[in-house]
Amino acid sequence: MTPPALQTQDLSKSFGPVQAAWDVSLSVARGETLALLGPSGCGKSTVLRCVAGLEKPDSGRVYIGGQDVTQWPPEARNVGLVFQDYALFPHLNVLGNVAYGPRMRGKPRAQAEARAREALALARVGELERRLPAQLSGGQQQRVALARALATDSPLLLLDEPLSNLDERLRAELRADLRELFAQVASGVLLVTHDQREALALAGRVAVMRAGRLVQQGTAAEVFERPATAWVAQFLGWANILPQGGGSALLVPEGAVTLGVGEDCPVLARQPIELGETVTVQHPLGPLTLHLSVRELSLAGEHLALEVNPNRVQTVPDDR
Ligand SMILES: Nc1ncnc2c1ncn2[C@@H]1O[C@H](COP(=O)(O)OP(=O)(O)OP(=O)(O)O)[C@@H](O)[C@H]1O
Repeated sequence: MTPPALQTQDLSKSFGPVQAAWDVSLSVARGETLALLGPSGCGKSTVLRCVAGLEKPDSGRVYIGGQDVTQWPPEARNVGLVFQDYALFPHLNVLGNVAYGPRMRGKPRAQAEARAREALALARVGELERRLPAQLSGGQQQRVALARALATDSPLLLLDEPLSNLDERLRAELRADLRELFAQVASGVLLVTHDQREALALAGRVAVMRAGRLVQQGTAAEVFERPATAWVAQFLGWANILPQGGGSALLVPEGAVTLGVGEDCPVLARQPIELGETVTVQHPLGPLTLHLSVRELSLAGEHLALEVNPNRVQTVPDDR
């Protein structure tokens, strides 16, 4: 059996009193994209930096392609990095930047440049090869950084918030390209993000991190549809998390609600949104907030009739 592209085992790292990562164990298969998702400061970058060798863990191990690299320096680990603080070399043009990795791995110049051109084409910036980094837009720089990581032909790519410095339009564009690109490469990809939509759009699997610990791992669909706890649901943007006392909460997905039948619920609040309204009603389970399309709005007056399918309501620990 081929070993996973990456495996971390009980990785822990503290900075003085701050425990940035606690016993983080995760794995990324070849050809798979795992998103490490969590709020700012939860330790995502610390895990990534330990994997890259830029940070030394206090305990735990890192295996890349089945090999224990915990004590290895970054340059020996053979990973492709796209980090915010891992900038392009300012004095090398785009081609030189992207060919640098293959050159360092001993490829003759012509071969290294040929590989760099392939990677630049994959990242859709082939026409920029003669430019210097200072002559590129933010989005172009991100694409070149991506090409540089791809050109290393590493079995593992590490991306730290690759879309964070871009405006909304560029993000959407590069997000779509990244998804296509990840599907084409045989490498494992570990992607750090605090953006749920990005994780859902790009990753097959998601690991949610909170205050240094992994709190849930699974396929993107599993994690988004069945959050393990109330905190995870809240972080993922679930609207209806109803505390039950005794340390538990009910999660009511909007898909569990049928409008126009069942209980007449008093409408408590309405808020216009793009193409509809957010309506909050008093239901026997608790206040429920629902997104109604323009067409569904005709159902809501002072009351809104609705039925909740009990089979789709989940009870989870309330750890908020
Ligand atoms: N070099 C350092 N020295 C001291 N504290 C650090 C250092 N690096 C990280 N930390 C702390 O460790 C914790 C985790 O930081 P980390 O950057 O890993 O989080 P993150 O989830 O990637 O956050 P963000 O999304 O904001 O980048 C934070 O409390 C941070 O302040």
